[in-house]
Amino acid sequence: MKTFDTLFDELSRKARERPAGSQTVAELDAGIHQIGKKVVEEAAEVWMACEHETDEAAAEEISQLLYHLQVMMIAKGLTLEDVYRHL
Ligand SMILES: N=c1c2ncn([C@@H]3O[C@H](COP(=O)(O)OP(=O)(O)OP(=O)(O)O)[C@@H](O)[C@H]3O)c2ncn1[C@@H]1O[C@H](COP(=O)(O)O)[C@@H](O)[C@H]1O
Repeated sequence: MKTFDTLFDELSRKARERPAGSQTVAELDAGIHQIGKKVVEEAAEVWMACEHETDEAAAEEISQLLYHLQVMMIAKGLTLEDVYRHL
């Protein structure tokens, strides 16, 4: 099973190697503003799913929010350590 750290490694590799068809590459190319909109959209979907939908739906939306947060970290050049030291 993928973890936060292994997904971050995978996305960092995609950003370096830029394989065709990668959603991550497309989002990075779209830029910080567009990634930010996705983060906000997914955060709202997490809220709605947690309040009104099943646990499974909530978990799926949370995974999408984590994914977009990681794309934002990579777009900004932030590492896991940069974030973890604030936890
Ligand atoms: N974990 C994710 C992941 N989570 C979300 N997303 C993308 O984020 C988008 C979700 O936004 P939307 O809300 O618009 O999508 P939706 O279909 O409407 O879904 P809902 O929110 O309505 O349920 C989808 O289009 C997905 O492409 C993800 N895209 C990729 N990954 C993983 O990232 C890795 C690299 O992916 P690529 O860069 O595409 O190779 C792979 O392991 C993927 O599994």
